[in-house]
Amino acid sequence: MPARLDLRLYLVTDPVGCMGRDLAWVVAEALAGGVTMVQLREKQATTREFLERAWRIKPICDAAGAPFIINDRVDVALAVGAAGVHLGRQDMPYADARRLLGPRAIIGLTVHNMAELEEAKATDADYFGLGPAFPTRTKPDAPAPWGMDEYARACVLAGRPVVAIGGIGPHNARTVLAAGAHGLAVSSAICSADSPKWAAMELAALHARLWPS
Ligand SMILES: Cc1ncc(COP(=O)(O)OP(=O)(O)O)c(N)n1
Ligand SMILES: Cc1ncsc1CCOP(=O)(O)O
Ligand SMILES: [Mg+2]
Repeated sequence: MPARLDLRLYLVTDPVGCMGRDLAWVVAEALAGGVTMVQLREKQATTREFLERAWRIKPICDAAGAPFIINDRVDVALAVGAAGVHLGRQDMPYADARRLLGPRAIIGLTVHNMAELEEAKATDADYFGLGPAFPTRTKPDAPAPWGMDEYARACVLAGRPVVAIGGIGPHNARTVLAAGAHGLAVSSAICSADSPKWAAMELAALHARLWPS
């Protein structure tokens, strides 16, 4: 049975953000702290390195019952049998990815503004990554952050689960959740934390307070 979409606390990995620590250790700690979904994001890796890392991280996610998502690369997702992909504006178009991955795969799309939201809504993508919510150093090519009023409108108009991404940490997680985001997608606040486990626990607790299950 494939792992189901659970956006509450979505770890987006960053090998630089791990600051020399083993990615598998960071992911395992984050999952132990309450991360519900993991995206392997490798912007510098060769295809072979990306695959090697995916083969290492996938069993850790499988053991925790957390969907394992691949950033950008449908071929890598297919090769390792990942739960799905996250696609942005430069990546494979949604319809092609859906055809290749099939109806059960989780496919997420990036949404930067209202115009992109309208386009994305024409698909049956499983979720939208709405960002950047705040300034971020992890993605230097990201556009300017959303304003929170428009962000709140976008969460309503999306008509499906939305995960907030970009500069999210314990100091501002409440703001995006109060605006209507269903989940928190987090990179540096977990990958670079002294304890990825404690960082995840803090964010998971914040989420639980605003979206009690
Ligand atoms: C959950 C989530 N949301 C947005 C993004 C950004 O994707 P993209 O715009 O394709 O940029 P890169 O991550 O590929 O640099 C994401 N990865 N995850
Ligand atoms: C991949 C991505 N897309 C928009 S912002 C971002 C980076 C998020 O990283 P951080 O949580 O460290 O700001
Ligand atoms: Mg991308």
